[in-house]
Amino acid sequence: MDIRALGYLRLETTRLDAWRRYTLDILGMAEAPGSTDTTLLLRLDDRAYRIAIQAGESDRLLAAGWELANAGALAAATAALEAAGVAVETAGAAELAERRVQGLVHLTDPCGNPLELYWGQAQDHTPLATPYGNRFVTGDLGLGHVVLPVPDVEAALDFYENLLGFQLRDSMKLPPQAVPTAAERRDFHWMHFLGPNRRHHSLGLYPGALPPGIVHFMVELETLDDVGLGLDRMQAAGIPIASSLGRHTNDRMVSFYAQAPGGFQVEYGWDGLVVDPATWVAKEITADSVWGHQWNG
Ligand SMILES: Cc1ccc(O)c(O)c1CC[C@@H]1C(=O)CC[C@]2(C)C(=O)CC[C@@H]12
Ligand SMILES: [Fe+2]
Repeated sequence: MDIRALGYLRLETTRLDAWRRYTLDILGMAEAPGSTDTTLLLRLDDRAYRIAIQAGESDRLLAAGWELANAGALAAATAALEAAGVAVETAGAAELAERRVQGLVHLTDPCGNPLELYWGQAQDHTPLATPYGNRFVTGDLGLGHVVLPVPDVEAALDFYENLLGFQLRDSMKLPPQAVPTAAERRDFHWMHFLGPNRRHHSLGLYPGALPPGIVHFMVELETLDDVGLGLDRMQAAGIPIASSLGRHTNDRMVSFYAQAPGGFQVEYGWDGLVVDPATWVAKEITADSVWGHQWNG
């Protein structure tokens, strides 16, 4: 299946005002045309939007949107999903217009996580005015990465590797205390990192349950100062820092994690590894970070 990138995220929130301040004033994203009082659209680059946050009854992931190259690629993906017995729902004209894409199907992964496969997202050709002059690293690498809760991690890994065609980049053993919601007690639980493109990982699979349906999403900044200035803004706003600044072992990213409105986290990073999928070899990492990343709580 020819998935190219993590294209967008859709979230539901009970606190849209908090998300508005968080994304615009702290993360340094730009409000996109079409944004309303009930759905906040955020621009990070030349796409019409990369994150859509809609007011609702709960705080949860509504969809991780994965981008394909064109209509033929989406048709082939849909056929492969149906052949594998995955229920696929094709979007109608109203939904395509709302998403600003030319083709889209809905599905869920084996753990019930909501996914959308799409092609042909609208671009915004007006200059991007981020509030602090910060720039996000996107392009072929996509929006960033998302970590999804997958209580049945073996089924999820099989689905993303063998059906969606993501490449396994590496895996890490988590101790039981790091996975209090695991489906069964084990000596350790594998966490996996995968990607459909040269970004080290666009997807993390966390082997437990989490009510919002998302563990964290990561956006990558062009400079270390962008990240440091973002950390200063978090602290000035009194946002709890979930993990201090550190550098990951696998994608070498320097990042911190902050609590987001709604029970999950945002990772704000710089200097992520770009890999060559043709020569990549899957590995086990035995530490999450080279330095830093002190988790609070
Ligand atoms: C280990 C790691 C490598 C690259 C990343 O982008 C990344 O987010 C992580 C950390 C993953 C992970 C998490 O998401 C939730 C809390 C976890 C399970 C821990 O307790 C250690 C690693 C953490
Ligand atoms: Fe991450």
